[in-house]
Amino acid sequence: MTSALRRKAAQMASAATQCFSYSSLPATWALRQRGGGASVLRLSSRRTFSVSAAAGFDNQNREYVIVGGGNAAGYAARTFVEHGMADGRLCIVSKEPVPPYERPALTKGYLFPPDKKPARLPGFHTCVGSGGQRQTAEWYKENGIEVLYEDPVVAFDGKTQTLKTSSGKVLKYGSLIISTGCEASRLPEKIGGKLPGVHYIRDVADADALVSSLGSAKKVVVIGGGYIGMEVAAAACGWNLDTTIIFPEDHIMPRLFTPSLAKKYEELYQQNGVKFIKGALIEKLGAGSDGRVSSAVLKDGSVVEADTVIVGIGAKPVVSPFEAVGVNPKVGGIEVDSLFRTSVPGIFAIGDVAAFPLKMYNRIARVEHVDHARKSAHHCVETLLTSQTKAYDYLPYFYSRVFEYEGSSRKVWWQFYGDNVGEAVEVGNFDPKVATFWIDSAG
Ligand SMILES: Cc1cc2nc3c(=O)[nH]c(=O)nc-3n(C[C@H](O)[C@H](O)[C@H](O)COP(=O)(O)OP(=O)(O)OC[C@H]3O[C@@H](n4cnc5c(N)ncnc54)[C@H](O)[C@@H]3O)c2cc1C
Ligand SMILES: NC(=O)c1ccc[n+]([C@@H]2O[C@H](COP(=O)([O-])OP(=O)(O)OC[C@H]3O[C@@H](n4cnc5c(N)ncnc54)[C@H](O)[C@@H]3O)[C@@H](O)[C@H]2O)c1
Ligand SMILES: O=C1O[C@H]([C@@H](O)CO)C(O)=C1O
Repeated sequence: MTSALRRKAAQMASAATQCFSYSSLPATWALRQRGGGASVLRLSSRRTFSVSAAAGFDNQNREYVIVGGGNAAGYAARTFVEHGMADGRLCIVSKEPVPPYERPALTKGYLFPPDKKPARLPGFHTCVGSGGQRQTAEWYKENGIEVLYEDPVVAFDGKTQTLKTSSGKVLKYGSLIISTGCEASRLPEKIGGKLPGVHYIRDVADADALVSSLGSAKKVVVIGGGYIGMEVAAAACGWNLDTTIIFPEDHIMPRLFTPSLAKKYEELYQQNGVKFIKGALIEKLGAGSDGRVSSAVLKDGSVVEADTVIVGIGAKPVVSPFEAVGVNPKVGGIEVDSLFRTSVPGIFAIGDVAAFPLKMYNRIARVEHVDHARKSAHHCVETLLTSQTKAYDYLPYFYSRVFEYEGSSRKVWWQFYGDNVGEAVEVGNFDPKVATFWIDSAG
């Protein structure tokens, strides 16, 4: 075992201890070891940072600009403040009307029924999700950070180092961090993907619209058996709604769970009244006489009634208008090196949108989970502001929490570390815990 692998194994062991000591809940995690262990660092000495054009905010010039006001942006802003480099120097250009918040809350606490203390802003602005300070709009003002709200970047010119926003502002940047995240994949409009009562969840506005539908809903159909599907279906149980999950695969969380693990979770959902329709594709969503969604019609012709439909069929990285910076053809997203530098000097990408070298598995990856959003943001800003040249060496970590609302018969929190490759070994019977280890020593 190389020393790097030994270090990772120690990290895993420590993570395992934490997991079992403070959670009495099921845990899922994996360690994948690549034989030989030689990792390739993709550092390019030709990439240098541009020197900022101007300090302070005048009509056009900004020293540091972050595009996207999401999870990663909030953690990046914190790192700028920690280095005393925010005041009068940092500008965040955001599409949303509120400062960065912990997006995971939207399908968890945010969807608790009204009588079960749902989470609402400003309660979950970054960086509270990792135990940090709650960065409200006042925090940004106090720290001299300019935030342009509801004014997405619509055009980019790398040669002149300028951005144009939807309101027509032209911003010249010294250094640029792209943190535009992902957007929800949608069902085509021609099959009912835009009908009233059909929901997608990516931001607070989406979650508000869903909460409003849930208030008068009776029959809920959830399309997709992934993260959103599992979390929203569990939330709908808290509202005592007739809930059906429909997905094309054989079991829930097909990309992550083993069939055995999925079975345990499916049973838990069934005990809460959730129905499953597996191996099914949607032909179309039907509308009632009021124009709202009234059914999901499956490819085999069967019809499932619904007054509220939540679609969770995956997400796509938001690379526009930055395609020219370099999109990875395999995993999508803006390609960066292990310091989050793109192919264009002075331009960085972090969070969901970044295609980065996942050093321990020696491949380029995108990770669409919050721990990476937080850590990539920190690592990138450290690189930008200090002489750090340490390669990002990330141990993938993600989690979910379901049935958390007060009065639920069982709250479940699962966690996953590493990669789910190799032979799966399951320990425990979900009463109350289960752990799955994926063991892969192939090189
Ligand atoms: C509902 C939901 C629940 C989740 N739950 C979990 C969880 O439990 N655990 C977990 O590990 N991960 C979870 N995730 C994933 C996690 O939230 C993301 O990985 C994280 O938000 C990524 O951070 P980001 O900053 O890269 O992207 P985002 O947080 O999506 O931020 C991107 C921001 O950029 C803005 N933007 C896009 N284009 C432009 C533009 N042109 N100009 C200006 N702004 C722009 C967007 O409006 C958005 O505000 C969840 C995601 C969702 C949607
Ligand atoms: N706990 C978490 O980490 C968490 C929670 C919520 C959301 N998210 C993030 O939000 C994003 C969206 O999550 P998601 O659950 O939509 O994506 P996902 O990729 O986890 O799941 C998509 C699911 O949709 C189904 N599907 C795909 N195409 C379909 C189609 N045409 N018709 C019907 N079903 C189809 C499949 O069952 C698949 O499992 C991802 O980036 C995810 O990482 C993460
Ligand atoms: O990471 C997270 O942040 C929020 C919440 O903890 C903020 O208070 C949430 O629900 C997560 O899963």
